[in-house]
Amino acid sequence: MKITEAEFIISAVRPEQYPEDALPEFALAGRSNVGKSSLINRMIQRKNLARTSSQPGKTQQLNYYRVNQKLYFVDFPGYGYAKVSKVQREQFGQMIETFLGDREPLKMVLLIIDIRHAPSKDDCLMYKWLRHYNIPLTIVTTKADKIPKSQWQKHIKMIKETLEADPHDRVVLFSSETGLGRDELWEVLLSQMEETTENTVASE
Ligand SMILES: Nc1nc2c(ncn2[C@@H]2O[C@H](COP(=O)(O)OP(=O)(O)OP(=O)(O)O)[C@@H](O)[C@H]2O)c(=O)[nH]1
Repeated sequence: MKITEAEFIISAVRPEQYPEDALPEFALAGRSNVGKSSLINRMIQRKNLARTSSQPGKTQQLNYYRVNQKLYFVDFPGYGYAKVSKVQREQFGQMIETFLGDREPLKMVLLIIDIRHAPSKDDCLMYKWLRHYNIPLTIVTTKADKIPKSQWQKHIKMIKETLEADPHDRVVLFSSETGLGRDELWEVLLSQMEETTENTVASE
């Protein structure tokens, strides 16, 4: 995918702030520090458009990035950050759940998991929400460069088992460091856009 334009649009804290142009949206969910910003930067070939930080938990809003005037990446707040209060955590949970339940342009959620670690309780909850709302999902196991290639499949199996994932769920191996998985993930996103457009046309 050739990137001609990539732009940060808004950090939205309320639904009224979400874009209204109905471009397809791809959301990224995952625990704090899993590498969501780095993944967005790698996908759009910009070093630093999405903020990456070694200080986890900074992202507390829905951050919208528009690519090629064609689609949005929506970066969810990283969950599981210890310093967030219980009330804040509940507010984030509600915001995300409302978004997943109501957001018409949402085409798919990318569930980002660190390939080295078992999914957390929050990852498992997110997975269940996505299934509950019948939202297409792709599991992206990132930081693949941090373990030897010989261990990738073993870790993916462990991750799918912990999530109690459907055997048909797609898993994309990714590394923001090396670019592994970038082309494959773009293919997944673009074909999802085509598929949903065809369905819309067919149902009209
Ligand atoms: N080796 C390696 N490091 C990575 C990779 N992806 C992210 N990192 C590092 O992991 C740390 C966290 O990455 P971020 O992209 O800021 O993570 P985030 O999920 O956006 O974090 P929050 O803002 O807390 O939600 C940074 O130090 C990144 O450089 C990867 O694929 N490989």
